[in-house]
Amino acid sequence: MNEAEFISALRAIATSPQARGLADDAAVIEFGSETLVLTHDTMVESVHVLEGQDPADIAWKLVAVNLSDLAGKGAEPVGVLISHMLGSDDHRLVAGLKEVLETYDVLLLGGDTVRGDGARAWGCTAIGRACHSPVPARDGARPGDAIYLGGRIGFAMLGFEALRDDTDDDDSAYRRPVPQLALGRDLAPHVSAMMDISDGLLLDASRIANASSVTLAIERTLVAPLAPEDRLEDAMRWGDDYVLLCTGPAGLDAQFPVTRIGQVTAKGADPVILDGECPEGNLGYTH
Ligand SMILES: Nc1ncnc2c1ncn2[C@@H]1O[C@H](COP(=O)(O)OP(=O)(O)O)[C@@H](O)[C@H]1O
Ligand SMILES: Cc1ncc(C[n+]2csc(CCOP(=O)(O)OP(=O)(O)O)c2C)c(N)n1
Ligand SMILES: [Mg+2]
Repeated sequence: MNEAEFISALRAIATSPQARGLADDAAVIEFGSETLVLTHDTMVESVHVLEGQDPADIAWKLVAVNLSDLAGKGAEPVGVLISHMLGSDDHRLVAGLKEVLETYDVLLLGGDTVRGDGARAWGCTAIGRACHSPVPARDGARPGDAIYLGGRIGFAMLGFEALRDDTDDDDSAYRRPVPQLALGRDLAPHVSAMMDISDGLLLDASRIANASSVTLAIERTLVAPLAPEDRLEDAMRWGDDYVLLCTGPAGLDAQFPVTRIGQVTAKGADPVILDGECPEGNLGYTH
């Protein structure tokens, strides 16, 4: 089974509305007067981070990618639970964790620690509080909506290449992604659909399209200024960007720091079209 097939099989179990059909960034649970937003992501050595990377950067990325899912729902983080496999330089993991939690004012609530053989893996559950109701989902995009991107793409890819090849180029976008928490909270009341991009713009756009039963028509000339020169095609597919992708009324780009990259159209043959055609090759990263 691949990732998509496995998640499909789980859908038969996760039937509560709070699970949002396992087709969203997070679960949403109304609890007393609050709405809780819950998400979990795992990172694996050699899959998500390079072997031998500073554990302080691993801790940062682990928490940041989970906070990015909360950002996609316009939620404010409350706390996290972390799992860790003991290795070398564990004190650096603690230092990185302290840094990211202090930066985003998030509580460490608990977690788990184990020792094991083989590639190491780290898990994080993040708990947030919704700041706007309804909590933006992936299924609200409608024909006529504009498509917006909340930041640049393809720079984690460059950072990965710099770190892997040990060059002097900037690797911070790969090592230390920045969750767009404030932007997500600002956008939440105005968007029809929103998520964060982790697996690549085109693949994650197809997830909004499929959830909403529409097609997302993206234009290269609008995306190009947000991507590294000469790497646009890779930048739209590599992933690890952790910027917000949303749909909504025209003019959001005048109110917020987002860039319009296309238009939602009625559902066509393909979930995503690029300059009017079905994009070639893989749309993004899949396990
Ligand atoms: N092992 C699992 N058990 C339960 N739910 C899962 C599992 N793996 C993925 N999901 C759910 O499937 C959906 C898609 O997951 P994913 O693509 O990882 O989302 P994201 O990119 O926002 O992290 C989410 O609702 C997630 O909670
Ligand atoms: C060493 C290494 N190789 C390749 C990549 C590229 N990569 C691996 S996983 C991934 C996407 C995000 O991971 P996933 O587990 O799908 O996160 P989620 O969508 O659940 O948030 C990307 C871009 C990487 N980050 N690090
Ligand atoms: Mg995930």
